[in-house]
Amino acid sequence: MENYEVIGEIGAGQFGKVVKIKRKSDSKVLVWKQLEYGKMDEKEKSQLVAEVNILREIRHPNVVRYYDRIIDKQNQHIYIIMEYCEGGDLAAFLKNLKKEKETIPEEAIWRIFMQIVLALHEIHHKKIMHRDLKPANIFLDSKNNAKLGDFGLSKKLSDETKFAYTNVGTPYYMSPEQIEENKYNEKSDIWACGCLLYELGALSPPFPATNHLALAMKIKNGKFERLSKQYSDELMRVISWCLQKNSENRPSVDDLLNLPQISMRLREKR
Ligand SMILES: CNC(=O)c1c(C)[nH]c(/C=C2\C(=O)Nc3ccc(Cl)cc32)c1C
Repeated sequence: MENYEVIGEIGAGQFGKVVKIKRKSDSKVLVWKQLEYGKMDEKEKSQLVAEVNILREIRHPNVVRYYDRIIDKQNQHIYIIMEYCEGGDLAAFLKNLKKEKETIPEEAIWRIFMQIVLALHEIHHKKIMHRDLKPANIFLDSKNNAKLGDFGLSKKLSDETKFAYTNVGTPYYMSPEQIEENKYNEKSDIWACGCLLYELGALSPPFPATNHLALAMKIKNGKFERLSKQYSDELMRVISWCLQKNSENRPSVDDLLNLPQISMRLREKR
């Protein structure tokens, strides 16, 4: 901890505090996420360690970069040192747009969506599923690049801890198979991608509800309002494809990367 200077708390994540810090060696601004592992059982602790070891290998422009971890046995905390994302989380960004009665131009929606699909492509082929893809777990850097953060940690926590930690908000992006208590699979991340794409246009989730039961019914019913006419039919078609109730009918990450709207932008990036 002495290698870092604390600048200040910038958010309370699902699993602990997010603190802005400065690395003393080169004054680089980073963040650390502080987790209290004292409350985890042996299984969760070993899974968290395994997960952090996976995090260390991922180097991708659309995944929040992991730098280091500090284990403070004294007060049973683990500090995960990660990249600072100046733009904060996408949930706050969307909330602000809604308050200002602004919308995101379709061009920007495709760009954010492409970046998240690229991030999913990276973690899926490392056999990691996100399991908690939502605006609060997507962070924006100084160039407004979207980065997937906080992924996987929740996946390895056992149900009671995960429930305890992640039961803070309404699970708007939960897929039908998750409601049926079926196995979560990569296509559940695709469902969440569809919910994200919808929310970037509507500034609210496709299945708004005030309680879990109403939400479950809306998700199983699978119907959602068309976005405003400022958005194209192509955008609506991709949303509908990702939000297919039967996970087999949803696109794979590769199908999404082959969409003209995405592949065209990928070529521009090169
Ligand atoms: C009001 N909070 C913010 O503006 C904010 C800013 C500028 N950055 C963040 C969060 C992160 C940040 O900057 N880097 C991160 C890496 C991993 C995780 Cl899980 C979160 C972050 C936040 C919540």
